Amino acid sequence: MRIHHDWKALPPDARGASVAMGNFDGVHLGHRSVIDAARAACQAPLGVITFEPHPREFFAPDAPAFRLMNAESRANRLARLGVEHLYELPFDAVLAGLAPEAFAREVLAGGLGVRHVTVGADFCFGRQRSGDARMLAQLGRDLGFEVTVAPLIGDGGLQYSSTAIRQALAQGRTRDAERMLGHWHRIDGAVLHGDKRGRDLGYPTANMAVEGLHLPALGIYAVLVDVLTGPDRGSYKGVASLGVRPMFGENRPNLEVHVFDFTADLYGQHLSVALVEYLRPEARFDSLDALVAQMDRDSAQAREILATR
Ligand SMILES: Cc1cc2nc3c(=O)[nH]c(=O)nc-3n(C[C@H](O)[C@H](O)[C@H](O)COP(=O)(O)O)c2cc1C
Ligand SMILES: Nc1ncnc2c1ncn2[C@@H]1O[C@H](COP(=O)(O)OP(=O)(O)OP(=O)(O)O)[C@@H](O)[C@H]1O
Repeated sequence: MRIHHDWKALPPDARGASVAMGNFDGVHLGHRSVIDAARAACQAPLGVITFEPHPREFFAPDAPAFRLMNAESRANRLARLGVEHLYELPFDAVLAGLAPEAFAREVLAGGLGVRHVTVGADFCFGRQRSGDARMLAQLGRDLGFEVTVAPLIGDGGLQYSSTAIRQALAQGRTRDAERMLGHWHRIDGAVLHGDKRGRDLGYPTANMAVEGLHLPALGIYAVLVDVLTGPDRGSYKGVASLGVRPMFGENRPNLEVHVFDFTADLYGQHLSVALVEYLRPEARFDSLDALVAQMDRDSAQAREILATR
């Protein structure tokens, strides 16, 4: 998959794609159906148009982090779906200020020379979200590209959306999030150095930053861990604490992963951690022994939950 960071001066072979358009945060099942429709629409190379930063980050830079994944994880997931061109359009004041007609003419028809555009039925675009899917279809007829409006999908009355997935995760409903995503919610990143306390407790942990990402319910989770780099590459099971460690003062939230039956060094390696089941909130115990006894129970519970995976 090739990633294009602008819509101007694209090489000729990056033009003329059949594209799906939107933010695609989480790459959930609704997003996948739009991408599948773009793939089926015509013989052209498959593309995705998305925006970076996320438009909400541009308009409200101080609002709490809400993204389910960073741009890199989104790109990796889209590549695995067979997307050939990812157009990560820089979302700035110029792009935000384009009226729907100007966006369609300058970016879609002019810059990208799209052959076909697929969006979901609720898609809005252009200055102040004033353009909708019907307007896009009309603009396509005027400007010479085809438009497919994909029906919104969901299950049991619940429409799949990034917003619904964020809500489920914030309430610890990992399995509901999984049903909408079509995969476990994952936190990806490099292993950083922590306070090295875990080792003394008998629970060494690989620590990962969660800055810039939506925070699922703070607490302890049964997790599946993919080690993506280094000599110990592979899939493992474990238990993780997502939170501020109230036993040890005021801390920024992070993710601390204890991989079962694993003793090697993971510093600097890249992990992808799937939150499978929420076990309990973080707590402050009277002693370290009490914390360790609880960690033993957490591990036993996580092993049982993950036994069939
Ligand atoms: C299974 C598990 C359960 C945990 N539960 C708690 C908890 O309830 N309260 C808390 O303050 N920290 C909890 N922690 C976090 C530990 O305090 C933390 O991993 C330990 O301090 C090591 O930190 P370090 O890697 O920064 O050295 C838990 C960690 C794990 C792996
Ligand atoms: N459940 C769904 N079924 C079909 N298409 C969808 C669904 N959800 C989103 N889409 C479409 O997928 C593309 C990307 O979606 P986008 O990320 O903009 O929306 P979203 O998932 O609804 O996010 P949010 O909840 O933040 O609005 C858009 O074209 C959108 O209309």
